[in-house]
Amino acid sequence: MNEIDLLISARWVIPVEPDAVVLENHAVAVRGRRIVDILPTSEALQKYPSAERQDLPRHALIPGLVNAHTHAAMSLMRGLADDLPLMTWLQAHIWPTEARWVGAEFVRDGTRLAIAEMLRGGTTCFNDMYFFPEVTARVATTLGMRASIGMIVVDFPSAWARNADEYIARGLEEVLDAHKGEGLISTCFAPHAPYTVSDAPLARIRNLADELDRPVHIHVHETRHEVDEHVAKHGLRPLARLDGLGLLGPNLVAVHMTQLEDHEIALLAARGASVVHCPQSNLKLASGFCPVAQLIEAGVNVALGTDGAASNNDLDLWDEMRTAALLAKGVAGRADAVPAHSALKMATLAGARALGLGDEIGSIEVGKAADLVAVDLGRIETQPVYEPVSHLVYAAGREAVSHVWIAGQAKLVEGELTQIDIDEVMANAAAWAARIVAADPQQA
Ligand SMILES: CSC[C@H]1O[C@@H](n2cnc3c(O)ncnc32)[C@H](O)[C@@H]1O
Ligand SMILES: [Zn+2]
Repeated sequence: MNEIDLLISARWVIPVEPDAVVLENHAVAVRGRRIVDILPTSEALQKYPSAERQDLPRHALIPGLVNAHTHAAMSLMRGLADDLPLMTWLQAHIWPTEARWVGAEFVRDGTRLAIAEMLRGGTTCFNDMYFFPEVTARVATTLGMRASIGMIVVDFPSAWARNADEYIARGLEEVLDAHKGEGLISTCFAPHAPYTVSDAPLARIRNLADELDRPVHIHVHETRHEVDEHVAKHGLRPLARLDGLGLLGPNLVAVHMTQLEDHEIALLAARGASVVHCPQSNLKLASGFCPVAQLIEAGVNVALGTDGAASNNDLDLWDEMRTAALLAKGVAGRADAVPAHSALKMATLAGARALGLGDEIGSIEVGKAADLVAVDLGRIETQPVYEPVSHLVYAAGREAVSHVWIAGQAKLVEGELTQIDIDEVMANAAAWAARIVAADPQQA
């Protein structure tokens, strides 16, 4: 059957898998939500003569970017507290602001702003950890954004739950049970960190995650201070404690990992855990350096995340890819550490695999969902083009993203969001900032 819904032809199609392949003048055929064919454009025009077409003559077509660690609603706290180390930032600024302001409306408006920013920049899936996750899931569903929604757990009370048992119960009911279908929402467990979640809830999460085969998304080894305090309190490093609790396995999605000893890298590889590297957040909070090249060489799946816009201060995976590639060279002392294709893979397929979505998204392959992004390489800053993947990582930026599709649906066309009233989203963000500043003028 040669009926398709859309034929996207591009100057370059970069499938990401198999590694390093660049298909020149190829087309991707989409039927419903899925990619059904990838072939030379000349053949595609004969095979699908009456298909609706999107011709991208100067563009690279890549898989949608996967942001493997976000706190989407924190976009409303962008620029609220800068130039501070992690614990001062959290304890003196972010947690008090969250305690006062975070509710369902805050999460709704912050998540809308975050999704608008992410879609505009070619991110088609995000892995979120934040209060009121059912609201995040609802906003993502309404806007047609793919998301992995974290069932958060912390030992301290919030407007969402009073204690760890209540966090787990609400997560199971309002996130897991509510999103078991075939839609764009997947779910994971999201205990905040080894220093905010005690053994009993972590052990329960391990059992539930094993039983339900869900990822466990957690901040780990973010700073040296975290590791030192943990050793003083528990007599062992955080990763060793997680291992003792049975959490160190293929479902673990360990975010940050700036403090790693060689034996810990080998352990992560042996257990099949994933790491999410957040280079810009780690640099801005002066948290440390994740040994990305060593991890990848050991066989660990390393994905990329921005963290929240309050610590980054954007949700731009292009910036993150370039920073990851450059920083890895500095950390490893080798210019061939994390070459361009590896950085692109971290931002796509590795993210998908970390979230348990490796069979569904992350590469342009027949049978996968049509989560696709077109990048205009015909702009001044990407001339001339010797090697498109090099430009994607080292020269292009999110402004070059022209088209975005999620599950075959157009979300961005010629740089314009199709489904989001951006004036309304920005007015709501400004209103929240005005409220927060009026209550505490020192925030201004
Ligand atoms: C329980 S909801 C998530 C929780 O995490 C906080 N947070 C945001 N960024 C970071 C980070 O880099 N390290 C640790 N915790 C972070 C956020 O403010 C929420 O309270
Ligand atoms: Zn985080």
